[in-house]
Amino acid sequence: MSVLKYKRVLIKLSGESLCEKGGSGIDPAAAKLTAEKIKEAMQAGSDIAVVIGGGNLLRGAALSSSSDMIPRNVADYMGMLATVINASALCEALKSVNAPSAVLSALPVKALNEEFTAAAAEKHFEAGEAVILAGGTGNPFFSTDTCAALRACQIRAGLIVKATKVDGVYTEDPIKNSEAKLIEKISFSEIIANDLKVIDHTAMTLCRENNIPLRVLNMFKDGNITKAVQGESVGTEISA
Ligand SMILES: Nc1ncnc2c1ncn2[C@@H]1O[C@H](COP(=O)(O)OP(=O)(O)O)[C@@H](O)[C@H]1O
Ligand SMILES: O=c1ccn([C@@H]2O[C@H](COP(=O)(O)OP(=O)(O)O)[C@@H](O)[C@H]2O)c(=O)[nH]1
Repeated sequence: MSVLKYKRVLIKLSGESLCEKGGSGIDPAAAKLTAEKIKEAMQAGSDIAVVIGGGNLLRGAALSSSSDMIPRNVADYMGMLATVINASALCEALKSVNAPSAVLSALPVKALNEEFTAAAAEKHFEAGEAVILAGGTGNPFFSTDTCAALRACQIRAGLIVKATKVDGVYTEDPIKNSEAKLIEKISFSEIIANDLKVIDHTAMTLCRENNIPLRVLNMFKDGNITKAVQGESVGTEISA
């Protein structure tokens, strides 16, 4: 049997992994495709945790800035609840492809999930389940990227994979500038110093302090997530 590069990997999945490309809401077919990718990554042998975003349903900053009605504090709780909805969708999608999983939430909903603790996560890893982490950090003014960094520290993950809509970190936003160049390897400090927006800078600081490497890759390309979990170079590596 081959030796695992990482005993445990945390995958940060964009909320948009659960809807049609460029769309919103939850599309069962898209959720199933994403579940197949997580199942494939689980079969590579590492323990898999998934932090799911909520951007397909609601982003707090965008909602609160669109009018004076909903303050950011409330809008962010709404965003965190969106991740709880997504976690249930992902859990059911994993069930439909025969991949066992459990949802642990920072904002627990009794009928659907358990409260997140590192010890509860450990119990589910031991049972061979993917652990879906819902509700973000449980605090407004944070993002699910920062939640991924925080939870990776708590569960002692050896790698974070940010599975997103672009191929990795570019010199500039590739959606806005088609001339932007893909970067193969970059440090946490360079992401912050160059103000690259692909990932939240609070997450970068936490990863740097705790020396947890990260890979940013395109979630729509088959095999990408599994390759990263197996330690292959795909997308962009962010490290110290
Ligand atoms: N330097 C950059 N490199 C790559 N993507 C960037 C960069 N700057 C901005 N982006 C944008 O960041 C987006 C990913 O961040 P975000 O929308 O928060 O993703 P997610 O929903 O996966 O958390 C990409 O779709 C891209 O348009
Ligand atoms: O710890 C957290 C994580 C998330 N959110 C809220 O939940 C929304 C959805 O998360 P995110 O935007 O990170 O989702 P993604 O872009 O990854 O789909 C955010 O916009 C925030 O409003 C929050 O307040 N605290």
